[in-house]
Formats: sequence, C-alpha cells, structure tokens
Amino acid sequence: MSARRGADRLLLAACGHGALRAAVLCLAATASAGAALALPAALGKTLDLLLAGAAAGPWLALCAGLMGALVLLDAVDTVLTGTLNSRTTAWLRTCLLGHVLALGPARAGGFGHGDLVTRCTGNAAHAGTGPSAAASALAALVTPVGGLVALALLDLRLAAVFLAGTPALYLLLRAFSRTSSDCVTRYQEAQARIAGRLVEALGGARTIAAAGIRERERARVLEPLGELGEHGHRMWRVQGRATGQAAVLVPLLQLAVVAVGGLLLTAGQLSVGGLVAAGAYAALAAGIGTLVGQLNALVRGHAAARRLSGVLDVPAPVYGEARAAHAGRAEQGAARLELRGVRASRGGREVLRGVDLTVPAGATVAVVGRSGAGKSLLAALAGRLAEPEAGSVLLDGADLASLDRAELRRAVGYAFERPVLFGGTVGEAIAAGIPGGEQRTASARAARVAGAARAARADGFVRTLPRGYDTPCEEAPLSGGEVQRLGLARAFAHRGRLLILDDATSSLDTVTELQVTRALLGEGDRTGTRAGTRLVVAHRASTAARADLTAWLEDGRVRALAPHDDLWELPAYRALFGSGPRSEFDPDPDPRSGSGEEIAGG
Ligand SMILES: Nc1ncnc2c1ncn2[C@@H]1O[C@H](COP(=O)(O)OP(=O)(O)OP(=O)(O)O)[C@@H](O)[C@H]1O
Repeated sequence: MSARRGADRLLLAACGHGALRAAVLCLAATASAGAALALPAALGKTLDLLLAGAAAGPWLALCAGLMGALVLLDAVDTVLTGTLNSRTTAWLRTCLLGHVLALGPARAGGFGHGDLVTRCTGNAAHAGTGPSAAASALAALVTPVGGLVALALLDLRLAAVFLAGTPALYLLLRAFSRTSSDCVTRYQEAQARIAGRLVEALGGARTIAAAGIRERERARVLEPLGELGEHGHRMWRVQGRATGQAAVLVPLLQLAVVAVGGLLLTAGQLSVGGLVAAGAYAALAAGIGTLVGQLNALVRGHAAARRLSGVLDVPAPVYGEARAAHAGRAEQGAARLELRGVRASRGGREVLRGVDLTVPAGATVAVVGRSGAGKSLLAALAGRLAEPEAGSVLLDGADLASLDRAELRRAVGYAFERPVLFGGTVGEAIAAGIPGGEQRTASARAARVAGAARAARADGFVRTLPRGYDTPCEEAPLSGGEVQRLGLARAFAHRGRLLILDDATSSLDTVTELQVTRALLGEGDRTGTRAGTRLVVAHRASTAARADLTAWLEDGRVRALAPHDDLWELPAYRALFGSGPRSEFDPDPDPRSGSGEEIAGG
C-alpha cells in the first residue's frame, strides 16, 4: 500500500474514532458559514429599508442575532477543535505505541529510537489535527459556494463575473497544496533525524564526555538543522506567496463584482443594499484566506499521518493458538528446543546460514563463538524475539510461530546483559517476571521474589537499600552488576520451561557468577528457581564448562555440540577463549573448573 493511501486510511479511521465530535464541529462550522452568508443579505435588506424610510426593526434584530450566533458558534468551534484534536492525538499515540510494542525488537528496530519518539509525539499531534481540519475545511467550502449561489440569486451576471476568476483561484490552491506537502514532509523528516541523533548522543553521553568530543557531537546532532531551516523557510514562503496572491486576487474579484453591480445599480436592476451584499458575497466566495489556512493544516496533518502509517503498516508478528505439549504442566516442565535449518540476517547480512541445534529438555547448553558470530541472534530466535528467514524453531515440537503469545511468553524467560527495570519498586521490578495469573496473593509473590533474588545473589544488596524491596527503582543506586542481578532475579522469578541468558552474567565478578550459575544449575529447588532447560550465551570458559553441552557457533552454523571438556581438546576451540598458553589475566589454572576467561573480542 502506498504511503499516501495508508495516511488516508489512518485519517479516515481517526475521523471514525471521533465521528460525533467531528460531525458536531462540521455542523457548527457550517452553521457559522450559514450565519456569515445570511448576514450580508440581512444587512443589505436593512439598509434598503432604512433608505426607503420604512420600519427596519425586525431586520436590525435579525442582524444582531446573526452576529451573536457567529460569536457563539466561533466559541463552540474553538472548544470542539481543541478537544477533538487532543482526543484524536491521544488515540493515534495509543495505537502507535501499542503497535510498536507489538512489533517487537526485530521489526521495530528498523526505526531509530529518536525517529519513533518524533512520530509518537510531534507527528501524532499534527496528524491529530487532521479530522478537525477536514471538518473545518468541509464547512469552509460552504462559505465560498454559498457566496457564489447568493451572487447568482442577486443577479446571474454577478456570479458569471466571479466564475471567470475561479480558474486562477483553483490553480493557486493546487500549487499551494502540492508544494506545501513536499516542504512539510521534508521538514518532518529533518526533525526526526535531529531527534534520532539526539537520542544516540544521550545514550552515549559518557563516551562523548570521556572522548572530549562534545563540540563534534553537537555539530553532528544539529547538522540537519540547516536543512530543517531551509524547508521551514520554504514552507512559510509558499504560504506567504499563496496568501499574497490571494490578497491580490480577492480584491480584484471583489472589484469586478462591485463594478458590474454598480452598472446594474445605475441601470436600476440592483438596489443599494443589493450592491453592498454583492460586495460582501464576492469576498465570501473568494474566501481563499480561510481555505489556505485549512489546506495548510490538512497538508501538515496528512504528511504527519504518512509518517505514522509508515510504522503502522509494518505487520506485527502473527501468533497462533497452539499450546506446547507441556503447556498444561508449565509449573514442572522443561522444554525441548530445536532449531532446524535456521537462517537469519541482521542489518542486511546473513549471520546464521543454516543452524541445526537441539537442546534436550532439562539440559543446559552454552552457546559460544567469536564476537559477531550470531550468539545473541540465536538467543533471540530461540524465544521468538527475532524470526528466521528460513527454517523453524520448535518448542516441544511446536513451531514458535504457531504458539499462542501468552503461552510462548509463559514458557520462555529471558535475562539480558543490560536489563531495564520496569515497576515502581525493586521488588516490583523482579515480580514483573512472574507471568500473569500465577502467584496471586501478595505473600506468595513476595516469597517468589525473595527466592529468585537469593538465587541471583541480589537479596543481600537489596536488603541494604533504604526500604529493601520497597525501594523505588529511581532511588536505588545500583551498579551495572547489581542491575544485571536484578534482571537475573526477574528471569528466575519467571520460572519458564526454557530460560535464555544472553550474556546476562557479564558484569558479575567471577565469584558471584559462579554462585549464580550454581544456583541456576544445581540448587534450583532450594533457592526457588526451578530446573528447566537453559540456553546460555557464554563468553567465559567457566560458564561453558558448567553447562551440559556447548554449542559452538562458527560461520553461521553450529560447528559442534558437545561437552566443553571434549571440545577443549581442539586448539581452535581453546583459541576462542584466548587459550593455548595461559593468560596472565586468568586467575584459574584449570579453565574447565570455572575460570574468568573471556572469549577473545567478546
Ligand atoms: N541492530 C543491529 N543492526 C545491524 N546489525 C546488527 C545489529 N545487531 C547485531 N548486528 C550484527 O549481527 C551480527 C551478529 O550479532 P550478535 O549480537 O548476534 O553477535 P554475538 O555473537 O552475540 O556477538 P558478541 O559476542 O559480540 O555479543 C554481528 O555481525 C552484528 O554486527
């Protein structure tokens, strides 16, 4: 679907969402246009009656009533426009946010963070004005059309004179909307580029400070500013030119109508009041000033809606309704994971070229390989945080794509290298791992949280926080390793049948890592974690040594799946850990028993 049609569809849906308000707004604006159209006729009639010395009281009252109605309807218009805009914007933002979250990291990753923030904030606000601008534009058409009809009713020749000037008006409006649309689109794109760079710079603030590249970074973030200014100026020039051209055209048309009206007056075919009304109707019929404003809002809203539909048109992953074989026994089960002929790319490059791997139920498999070998990608595929381009990933024989979403998330738990803590307090951040529907009572949840925290060696430092587990996350001063342990605790609290640790112990000191891995592998029942299946992305030989099997990724495939001790006989495998000769940084003389070695470059 083209971006334009996507935007049309989105704006239509937005209009549908606020249909009642939009309809009332359109009615109020139309009524206002009607009153504006009736006023010149009433004024003309009043003038004629006064000139003729006749009683003009009721007509004067009508004029006052129409003026009052115009003020009232204007106020209604303002209030309705404001509320419709804010409600539509909120609806668009909710849709967009829901969709971005539904897309998941792989599909949403195609957009920069700053770009998405711009779309959710500024662009959604502009698109949110679309329905009110459309309703007002629709009503704004009533005025010129009504003006033209009124001229025709006064005298057909007056309308004919006016119509002779309309091709110029049409060309002016068309040129305006085309050029303006292009400027607005480019302006919004430049805005998004600045936002994207700003988000990057904020994320890398420490690096920027440490490297002393503040000025260079400032220049890089603001680099699209020139382009932004250029498009902004062009936008104003286009609008200024259209308004200027209208300012010439409108009086010319009015003048022509009044000139013809004057001739009709001298010929006795039009009254003085009729001439006054004709002049006013000519101005209303040529209400280009209002239309330029309405068109501008429409163009801006449409361009913003195109940017929103660019995200909304990316299809979200589809989930099936299947349940894995052990779903009914989720509390006790350990899942079997299989990857069959899996191919997957990152950044347009094929990273995995046919991975076959079976992780037996209840086993712990360490995934090792050089930096960039695709270990994290494999970990993401194993829980459907990424999707294969070919091949399949099966959990207890069921393709992940066929599984019900809630069932999949209940079955697979994750811990990451840099976890983000959600929840008001530290305890809630850990409890966020407990699947919905489990452990409903507060005491059962608290016990599960504490057990998971103990297993992740987080319980000790959490208890030293000012309010323990009730300490608000933002008031808890945490090191990288402590945050990582809370992320592990969250994953332990999840108690999925498959637990995936993607470099989730990299910031832990060797002793803590050893304790956590032991809890993970051997002390599950005592600490509150449960023995399930584990897939562990490992950079340390010690981690691989404690796993049942090691999957060695190389050249996009699993080169070997075997116990670490067996693989250790191979020089190429040892080379992954910087071994052969013992490293001077290695505190442990026997890497098989749990050293702190890092995979080269990992
Ligand atoms: N967001 C991304 N966009 C584009 N390419 C990416 C992205 N993330 C990773 N890649 C590329 O995908 C490849 C595999 O990355 P992955 O993170 O899976 O490797 P890894 O084996 O886990 O590496 P490491 O041990 O360094 O963490 C790398 O070549 C990397 O450059």
